[in-house]
Amino acid sequence: LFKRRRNKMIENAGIRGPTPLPLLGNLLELVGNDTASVFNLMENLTSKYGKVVRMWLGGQCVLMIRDAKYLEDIFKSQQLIAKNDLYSLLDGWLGQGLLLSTGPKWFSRRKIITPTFHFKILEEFVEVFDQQSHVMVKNLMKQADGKTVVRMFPKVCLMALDIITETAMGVKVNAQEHPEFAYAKAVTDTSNIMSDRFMKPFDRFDGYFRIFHNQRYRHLQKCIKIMHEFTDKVIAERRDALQKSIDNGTYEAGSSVDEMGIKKRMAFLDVLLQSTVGGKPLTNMDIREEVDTFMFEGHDTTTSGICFTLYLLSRHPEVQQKVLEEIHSVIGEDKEKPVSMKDLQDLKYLDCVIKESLRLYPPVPMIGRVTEQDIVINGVTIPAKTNITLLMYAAMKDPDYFPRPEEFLPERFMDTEEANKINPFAYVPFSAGPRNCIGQKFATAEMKSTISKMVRHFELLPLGEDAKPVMNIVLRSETDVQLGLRPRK
Ligand code: HEM
Repeated sequence: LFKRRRNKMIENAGIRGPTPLPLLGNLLELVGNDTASVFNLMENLTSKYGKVVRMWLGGQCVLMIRDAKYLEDIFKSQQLIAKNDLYSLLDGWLGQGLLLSTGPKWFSRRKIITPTFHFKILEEFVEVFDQQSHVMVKNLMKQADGKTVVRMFPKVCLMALDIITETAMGVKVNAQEHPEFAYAKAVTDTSNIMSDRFMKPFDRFDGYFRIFHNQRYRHLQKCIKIMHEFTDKVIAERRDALQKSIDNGTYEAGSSVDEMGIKKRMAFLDVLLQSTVGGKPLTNMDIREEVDTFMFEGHDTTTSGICFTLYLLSRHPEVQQKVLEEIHSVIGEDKEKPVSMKDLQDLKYLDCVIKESLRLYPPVPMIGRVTEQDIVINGVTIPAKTNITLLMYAAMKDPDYFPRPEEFLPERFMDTEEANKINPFAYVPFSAGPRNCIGQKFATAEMKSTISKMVRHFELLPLGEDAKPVMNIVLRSETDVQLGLRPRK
């Protein structure tokens, strides 16, 4: 009865989809698809049934949406903030941190975490971006002969991991120099296993995964244990240091000092240690959930964004030249000069390049929500317990909003009338509304810093195979991101 009511409501809303079979629904539509072909599947379904498609996956009703008008209502909604079942895969590692939590818990956490990304705090991180991208450039020099095909994902991933560990926890793990270090390896292995499971419907069930992939299951549990123990240890040490500074009178709200009482850069973790909810400080467990969430959200996503931007620059030398000229005029020609936040803000053309890259290759290509009660979206009523998949990858290539959607045209974001016309709900790489990406400014600064560093040191060459986007939890490429490097004089 419930299913029939739901079907009726969706039909009344004018939403169509393939005819479901008894019990199976439209599961057969998914058979034979993999992480690469999933984008074609979405494209085919939406061109056949419209920008909103209804699917039945067994007994579960799913709406796949690429229509900016629907996206606007969903993103703006204060009611439609609960994540769907798919996210529960991440539960073992992230607990109920900001990404996964909902309701009052999410609301209170979001409120205290927002100031963590204050401009003053981000400004201090620019030095970390600069130092870690310097290590990457130094390591890449060995392959920069203008002929070797370099695979960028693993290199950028370790750099992004170094950056997020230092900024989120205030500790250096030197993953670029020691990728075998247990914590760094546990983070990369966990991200890889999770991504893999995400795309294999049966593997998503813990029971199934435990029985049929027992070795991987045990490895995942071991990695999660390593990560939790590491985060716990860092939190305990930094709480101790904070307490000591209070005891010996060197404490100053909003600052962090080492054992000698010397002021040092605040990590996100230090800000959380000094935060309170209803007058009470956060427990170590509360802080661990949030730090782990930053660790997950804050390195794979930026890796993807940086890699695809470098790839596009290598394939568009005229754009790369303009980026280089802008860097010379804003930062100067001295390749070793450290950059400031002001420099990064002044790289306006690079900003457009990154925006256009995130449009073509959004690191988070889809997100999921679930309706907790009947809800009106774009003038139609969507029933409770409907899974919603927001197809950002497809929405950002909608020709109704982006003329010549498949082309790499950074100019479309320049401060012109055309750019001002871009519908903010059609361009959503960082999501939008109350549950948007809290790390957007951090991510943009990190990408600008590391990409400009690469362009200052290397000419990026169009070597190797083309990128083939695949849907893992974040967007990756089946062929990695391949390019060549030639040191600049
Ligand atoms: C290019 C890089 C990034 C992209 C494209 C990106 C994109 C996104 C998107 C689309 C969401 C919404 C996810 C959803 O609703 O399920 C999100 C949420 C989030 N992001 Fe990012 N992100 C990036 C980098 C970062 C960084 C560097 C951090 C932290 C340092 C971060 C922390 C978060 C957190 C904590 C959330 C959950 C926010 C909430 O639900 O209140 N992200 N991000």
